[in-house]
Amino acid sequence: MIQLFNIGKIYQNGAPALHDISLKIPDGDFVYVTGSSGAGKSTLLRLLYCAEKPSRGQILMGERNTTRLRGRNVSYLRRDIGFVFQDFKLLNSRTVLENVALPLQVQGLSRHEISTRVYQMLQYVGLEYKLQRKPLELSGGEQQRVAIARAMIVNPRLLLADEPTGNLDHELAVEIMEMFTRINETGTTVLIATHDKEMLELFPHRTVVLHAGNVVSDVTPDGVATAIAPEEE
Ligand SMILES: Nc1ncnc2c1ncn2[C@@H]1O[C@H](COP(=O)(O)OP(=O)(O)OP(=O)(O)O)[C@@H](O)[C@H]1O
Repeated sequence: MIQLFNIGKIYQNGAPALHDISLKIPDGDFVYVTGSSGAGKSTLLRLLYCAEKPSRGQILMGERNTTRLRGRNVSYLRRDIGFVFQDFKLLNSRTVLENVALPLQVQGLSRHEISTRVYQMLQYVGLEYKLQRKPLELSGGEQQRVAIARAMIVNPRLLLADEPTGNLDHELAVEIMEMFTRINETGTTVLIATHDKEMLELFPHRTVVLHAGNVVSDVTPDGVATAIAPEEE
């Protein structure tokens, strides 16, 4: 279970990004975070990834309070989290295989184990025949699949994806969403920040709507509201 208690975030330049976010995300859930540009979606994901610290409030992941983690403890936490970025963030000078292998090298696994796992993961995303290619030799959808493979190679308990279909045409976006569905079916909690209304309709899941740094609605496809919008000040 991931729990956020009264999370606020003000960036160093004084920009308020999140006001008072409280959320509970059970293990194995599939949740969209949506809302207009600047609503705070990416900030929320970055806080969960410990790429930013909240200005106030607490975040619990399982038993761990991640709010004040530093250094090596952040690296340990990230072993349980995969992050997929809209712009892929692949290393263009490295091959597909090297990109996907990177998180395992950081963990210090043996070369044999790394190559076995990378090959299996690339098979899973259907790219095992392109493992010696460089990212820029691939289509956008293929690059996104490499990014997903890199995020999933550590068997994360939580997969975070920031606008993962934003750069893709309809067919590729559906393909990527089907991949997230399969990943979720294996028990991984999936949290996707997205504007993509079409995907929200095609793949309905619990949807948290942010507006100006607050949760204004939180509903599951059967219409049950799991949080009440905060009252206007
Ligand atoms: N690194 C930063 N430094 C200062 N302010 C930031 C930073 N990142 C985001 N902000 C501000 O925080 C607010 C929330 O931004 P955030 O990127 O989380 O929104 P978003 O909902 O993901 O938007 P978009 O859909 O446009 O990506 C915005 O006002 C933004 O300008």
